[in-house]
Amino acid sequence: FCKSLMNSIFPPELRFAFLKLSNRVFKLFSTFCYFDITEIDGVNTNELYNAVQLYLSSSVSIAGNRLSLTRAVNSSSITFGLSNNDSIVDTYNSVTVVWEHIVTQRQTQTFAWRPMPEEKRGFTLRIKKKDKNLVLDSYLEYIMERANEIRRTNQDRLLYTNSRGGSLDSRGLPWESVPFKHPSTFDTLAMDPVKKQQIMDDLTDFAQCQSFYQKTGRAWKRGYLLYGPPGTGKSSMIAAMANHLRYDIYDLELTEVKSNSELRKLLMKTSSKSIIVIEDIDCSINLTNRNKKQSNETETGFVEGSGDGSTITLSGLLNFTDGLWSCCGSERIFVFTTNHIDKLDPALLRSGRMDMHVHMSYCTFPSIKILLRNYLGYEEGDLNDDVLKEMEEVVDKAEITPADVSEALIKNRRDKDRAVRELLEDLRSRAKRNEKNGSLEEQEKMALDSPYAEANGGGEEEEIEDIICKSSDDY
Ligand SMILES: Nc1ncnc2c1ncn2[C@@H]1O[C@H](COP(=O)(O)OP(=O)(O)OP(=O)(O)O)[C@@H](O)[C@H]1O
Ligand SMILES: [Mg+2]
Repeated sequence: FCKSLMNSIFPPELRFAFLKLSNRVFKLFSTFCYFDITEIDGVNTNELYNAVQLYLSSSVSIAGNRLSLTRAVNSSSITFGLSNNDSIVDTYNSVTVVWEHIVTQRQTQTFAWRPMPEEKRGFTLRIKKKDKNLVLDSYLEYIMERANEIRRTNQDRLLYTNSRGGSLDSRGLPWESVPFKHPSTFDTLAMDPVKKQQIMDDLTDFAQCQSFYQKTGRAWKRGYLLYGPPGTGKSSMIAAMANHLRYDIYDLELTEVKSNSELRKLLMKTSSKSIIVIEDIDCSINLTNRNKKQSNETETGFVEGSGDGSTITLSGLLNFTDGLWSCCGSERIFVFTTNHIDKLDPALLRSGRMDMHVHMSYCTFPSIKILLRNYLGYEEGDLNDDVLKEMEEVVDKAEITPADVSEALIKNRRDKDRAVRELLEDLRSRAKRNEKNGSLEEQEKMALDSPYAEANGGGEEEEIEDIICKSSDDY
């Protein structure tokens, strides 16, 4: 009616001007203001659009009559969405806002840098003018946070690796990912229960105490060093940590990293709420004394590499975990593992870098009981007291890894009595052997100290170090 009235009153050349004017008058007297959040901002994807979509999915599922349903790649759950041109009311801090999902057809383009979707999608947020500051101050921030939370709980977590070397994928990322489905949890992990509880509390504390880190001026990150013989559960512990906190894992293959700057770039492309893992850190690069490396750097003008074209250094690694760049994201955990803690530079071990040193030891009596429960379903009272007593007596002397116990139990899991009998025999014979030859640690030490070992390995390292020092002196 208004339109036909306007057409009959105004000549065509004045109509546009009148429309513009009436729009302005309307805006002046309207108590609302509007925010448009389009799916694509210029040529880039608008992160806020995705966040709003996810955020609304949690309230839409209850309120909406007509919903769109999606299931993303790598996701085990279905998300609800607002249908085209539908709206929903949301309340935040007692302020009511209205979200509308607007979908229109995109005009066909003759030329585009990249193909655009056929539909132009966006959300419009309607809010009272007096509440405008609330949106700008905290509502949008809150939406981003909630969306991240929803994404994390809906989506399977990912295991990233940099095994492609320095090359980037089609989205410019140096990491490749697969869904992370490792079943290890703190419940299945065989270790001293007190130590286990300490680690779990430490992790929970870390995840919940953002304000503490803010208040004390510390970057919101924590380092764990897991050390111990092979097969004692270091990798299983990392999986259990990730499952406990629901974090992604970045498994950093240090030997694939060519330089310190590449290491920094990898770090920059990790997301928050993640665990960054370097396994077998003593074997990854030549982490010798930092001062020696630095003197090489200053005197020669470049960093002495390890001979295979890689120029990554200990100080590069230290900066990675602790320098200014290490806090370019937040809520991150660094986990390093090693079989030989004594080979690591003390600079790497200091608090602030590696806050917690966790010794993954050979099986103790409590950990054997956990494995018997996990693999055979035996609870505390199910086993014969004499068997338990003997196990308790010999297990420490036997120095058996949880991996070996697991294997023995898996092998005979259909015949539980046999499984326990064979395990006990194995424990006895290992204990007897160790009593005769000394503990495994002592045996290993003796093997390394022997003249044969010197010639084949132990001495070689020192020789190479000597050569590096000499050559830098020559310079
Ligand atoms: N503490 C443990 N609790 C439960 N299972 C364990 C434990 N330790 C080892 N295992 C079992 O042994 C297998 C190997 O363990 P894992 O890979 O975690 O050892 P690791 O300490 O990382 O060894 P490596 O030093 O060789 O990398 C696991 O798949 C798991 O089944
Ligand atoms: Mg491992």
